[in-house]
Amino acid sequence: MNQQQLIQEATQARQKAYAPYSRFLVGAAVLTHDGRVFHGCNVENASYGLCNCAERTALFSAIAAGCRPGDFKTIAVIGDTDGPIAPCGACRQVMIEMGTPAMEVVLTNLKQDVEITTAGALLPGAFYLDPNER
Ligand SMILES: O=c1ccn([C@H]2C[C@H](O)[C@@H](CO)O2)c(=O)[nH]1
Ligand SMILES: [Zn+2]
Repeated sequence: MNQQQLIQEATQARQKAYAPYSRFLVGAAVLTHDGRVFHGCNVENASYGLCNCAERTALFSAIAAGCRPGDFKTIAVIGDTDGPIAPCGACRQVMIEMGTPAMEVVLTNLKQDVEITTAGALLPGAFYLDPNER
């Protein structure tokens, strides 16, 4: 699965977004080292603080299916932003733990602007425990 294909998966996931409050649809797709793909979309709630982002939905879905931190090679995220979408702080923290700092993060938008970074680069100085010490 190449980067373009993973972005396609994220685009499909975006169509499932439940975002009646913000009307801002986001999709994510996470690729495991052994080639599996898990989808995530944002899921909102009338109690706004409970809204869950696409990135966390994808990673939590993978964890619920049996994946563990360190299993993830790449996550792609897409939203209708001006430039590549910028993950929120909560998702940066979750990406660093589930993805480890090395996980590749592909940020894009409907215009196909693409930024490629890593979970570690998105959260300098993160509170992060080595998987072997957990
Ligand atoms: O990277 C992002 C940024 C925002 N959102 C969601 C949260 C909320 O449902 C909506 C508006 O912020 O977009 C994501 O899912 N991922
Ligand atoms: Zn987020």
